[in-house]
Amino acid sequence: MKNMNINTTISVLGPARIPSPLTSQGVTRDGKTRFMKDEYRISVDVRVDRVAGENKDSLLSFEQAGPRENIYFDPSKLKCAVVTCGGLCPGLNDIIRSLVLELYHVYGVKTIYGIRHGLQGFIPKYGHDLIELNPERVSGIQNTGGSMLGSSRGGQDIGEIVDCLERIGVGLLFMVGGDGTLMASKAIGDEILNRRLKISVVGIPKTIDNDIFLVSRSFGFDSAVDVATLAIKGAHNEAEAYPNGIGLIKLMGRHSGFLAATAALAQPDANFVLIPEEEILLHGENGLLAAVERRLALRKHAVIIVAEGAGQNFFEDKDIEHDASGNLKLKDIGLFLKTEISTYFKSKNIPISLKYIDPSYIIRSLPANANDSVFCGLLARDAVHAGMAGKTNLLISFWNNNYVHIPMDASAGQRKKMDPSGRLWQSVLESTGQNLLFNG
Ligand SMILES: Nc1ncnc2c1ncn2[C@@H]1O[C@H](COP(=O)(O)OP(=O)(O)O)[C@@H](O)[C@H]1O
Ligand SMILES: O=P(O)(O)OC[C@H]1O[C@](O)(COP(=O)(O)O)[C@@H](O)[C@@H]1O
Ligand SMILES: [Mg+2]
Repeated sequence: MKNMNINTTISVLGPARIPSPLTSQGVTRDGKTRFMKDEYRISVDVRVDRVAGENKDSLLSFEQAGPRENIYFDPSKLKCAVVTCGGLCPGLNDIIRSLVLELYHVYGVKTIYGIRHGLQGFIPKYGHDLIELNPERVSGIQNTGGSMLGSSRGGQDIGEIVDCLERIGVGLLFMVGGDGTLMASKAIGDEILNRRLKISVVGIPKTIDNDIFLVSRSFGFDSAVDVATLAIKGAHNEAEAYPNGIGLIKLMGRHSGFLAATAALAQPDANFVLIPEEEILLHGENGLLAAVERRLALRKHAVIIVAEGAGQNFFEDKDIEHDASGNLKLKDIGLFLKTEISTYFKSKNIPISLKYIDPSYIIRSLPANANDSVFCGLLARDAVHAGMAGKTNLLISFWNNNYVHIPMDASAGQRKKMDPSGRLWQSVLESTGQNLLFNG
C-alpha cells in the first residue's frame, strides 16, 4: 500500500466539552476504559518492511473509531438525519436501525429524520416527506431487504441540500452510500464549511462491489457473496447433469471483481473467473473458447463466472451511456459470452448444453446475513460516536482489522481494485486452475 499522499486528519466542528452520556448510563465498566482517545491510531500499512525505509515521522495512521469521553453536541438539542443513496445493499436497514437505537437510547437524541429516496428527499420539488425515526418505527426492519428509506440515483443541487439541512435544523447527517455518495457527501461537507455551519456529515460505506478506497470490507458484501454461491451451485448442477454442460454465471461488480472472486472461493465449482481487472482473450489457442473446449474434453462440464464489468472492450465505444448518477452503463458481457460460446461450439460441430444464470439484483436486495448484521451494528454505532464527538467529513472504515475514521477526501474519487498479483486473485487462479486451461 503506497500511503504517501493520504490525508489522515479528521476535521472537527469544535471542542468536545460535554461529558458523554455513556459514562453515567453505566455502559462502561469502570467509567473510563471504553472510551477511545484521538491518539489511538491504526497503521495505514501493516507491512513493517514497506514502512521501515520511510522517515518514521511520515508513518501514516488512521484515528481509531469508538466512543469519546467528551462529546460536542448536546443530545437534548440535537436533530439528526439519515439518508441511503445509490444501489441497494444487504444491511441498509440494519444500519438505519442501529443508528436510531444508538442515538435514541444511548445518547438521548430524540429527533431523528429519515430522508426518503436518497438525495431527492432533500429537494422540495420531489415531494418526499421526511420520516420521523424512533425505536418503534425501526422495529423489525432488519428482517427486510432493501432500505426502509428508499434510495435514488441522480445528482441534486448541493446548495439546495444544505438549505434543507438548515431549514429542518439538522446538526448531524449520516450518509450511507458508495463511491458516488462519498462524492456527494464531500461536496455537502464543503458547502457546510463555506456557510460556516455547525453540521457534521458522517459517511458509512455501502456497496456489494466492495470497491471503496481505504475500506477493506463494506457491509452487504458478505451477504451478496452468500447469495452468489447459490447461483454457482445451480450452474454447477446444471452443467454436470448434461453432456458437455456449461454453466455461465454473471455477477455484479462494476469495476472490481471482488464479488466474483470471493464467491468463486466460497463455492469452488468454477473453472473460469473473469474480472474487470484482467483482460479477456476470447479467440486463439490461449483464448477462453479454446480453454473451455479443453475443459470439456477433460471433464465433460465447465462452470464460468463473469463479473459484469469484465470484457467491456468487446463493445464499441460509440454507444457509451451513463446512468443518472454518471456511472457508466455496462454492456451485457454475460449474454455476449453466451452467444460467443454457442457460436464457437456450433462451428466446431460439438454439441453443448449451455445454461446462463444471471442472479442480477437478487444478490443485493435481500436482508443481510448474520455476519453482515453484526458488522452493520458496529459500523453504525461508531458512526454515532464520531458524529456526537463533533467529527465531520469522515467515513467509518474497517481497516487492518480495526474500525477507523477516514477523511472523506482521502477516499472520494478513488476506487479499490483487486491486485492481480495479490492473495485473493492468486487463490482464485490456484483454486480454478484456469491458467493451465488457458495455456493448453
Ligand atoms: N461527484 C458527485 N457530486 C455530487 N453528487 C454525486 C457525485 N457523484 C454521485 N453523486 C450522487 O450521489 C448519489 C449516489 O451515487 P451513486 O453513484 O448512484 O451510488 P453509490 O453511492 O452507491 O455509488 C446519487 O444521487 C448521485 O447523483
Ligand atoms: O441500480 P442499477 O443502476 O441498475 O445499478 C447496478 C449497479 O449497482 C451495483 O449493485 C452497486 O453499485 P453502487 O456501488 O453504485 O451502488 C453494481 O454492482 C451494479 O453494477
Ligand atoms: Mg457506486
